[in-house]
Amino acid sequence: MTGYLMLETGDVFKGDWIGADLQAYGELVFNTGMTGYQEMMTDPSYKGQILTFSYPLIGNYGLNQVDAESKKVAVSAVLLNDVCDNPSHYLSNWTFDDYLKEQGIPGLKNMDTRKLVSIIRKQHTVKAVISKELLSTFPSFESGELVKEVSVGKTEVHGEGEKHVALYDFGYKKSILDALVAEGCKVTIVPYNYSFEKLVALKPDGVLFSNGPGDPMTLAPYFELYKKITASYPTLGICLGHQLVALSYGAKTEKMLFGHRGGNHPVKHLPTGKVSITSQNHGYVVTDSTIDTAVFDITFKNVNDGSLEGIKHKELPVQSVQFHPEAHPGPSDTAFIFEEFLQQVQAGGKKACLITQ
Ligand SMILES: NC(=O)CC[C@H](N)C(=O)O
Repeated sequence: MTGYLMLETGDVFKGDWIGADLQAYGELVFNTGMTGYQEMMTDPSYKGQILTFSYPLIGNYGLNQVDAESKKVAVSAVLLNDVCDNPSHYLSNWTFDDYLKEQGIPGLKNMDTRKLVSIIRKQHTVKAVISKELLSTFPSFESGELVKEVSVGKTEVHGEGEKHVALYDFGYKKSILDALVAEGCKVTIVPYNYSFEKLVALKPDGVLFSNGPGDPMTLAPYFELYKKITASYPTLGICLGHQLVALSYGAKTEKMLFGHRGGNHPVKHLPTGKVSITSQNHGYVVTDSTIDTAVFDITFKNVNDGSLEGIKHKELPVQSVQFHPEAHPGPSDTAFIFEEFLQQVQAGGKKACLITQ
């Protein structure tokens, strides 16, 4: 059955309907990965977005019980060129269409995704709606409180290791939790607004600020809390978590033209000149000229566009990165970021904590 993608720019695209039978809205974004479609769709950072797959064939290895990055699909809808209906993989449980139906997510296939990507690359943010009928006017919609929607309501404990990490959940990917547990950590997942007093009572050795959806400035009421946490515990920030570390210390973020979403983004580690290929998914970036270089060293930059990719506090054990060291999807070349964090947790956790108590 035919369906329509309508953009706020007035462009209308026709495609063939797949997945759930409902209208969906969102900010239009694209990911360039050739594989990893299940991880992308279930990454909570995509909440409120319609995801275009720029790779032309999606679904050929099916969807399974192990690759989801969260319990539910996060994207509002998907746009694809060709969808494979006969997947082949020993772990596969669903075809792409069946998975979308089960998760209540609509999509359009046989789309001109090259054209779509070229539109997204020229616009700052394109809002879009997919519908089975052509709508006479573009509907107005707000994105809502995205982090609140995806963060845990109460704490959860995973793993049994000696080192105890509190994971602030802004919409964490399961692979971040898995990476910490694999390194021998006990992890307590806490809501995004978990108070300092409650955190101290948990007696963690370190804190990780996770990835998450939307504009980091929506969390401005909590910047003071996040700064206090970084001053008290070894801290690692990933993606949204990185933006929050920078913002808490007075830096600014800006909306990128079309963001970085894919599995092949090269970043350069400035102290060594070494380049790593990273997994990325972000539409905002920290403006590098706003970093207080008396307090932070700039550690990583994107090789393609020179944008800021990482900072490290000069004195405190605090580091944050815009890319995804946990990979999934994409390469795990920067897994060393977790090792560095856990060395700091082991070496200085209790000591750093005592400084401020
Ligand atoms: N993956 C993330 O954490 C994304 C961070 C933020 N929502 C952005 O788009 O920039």
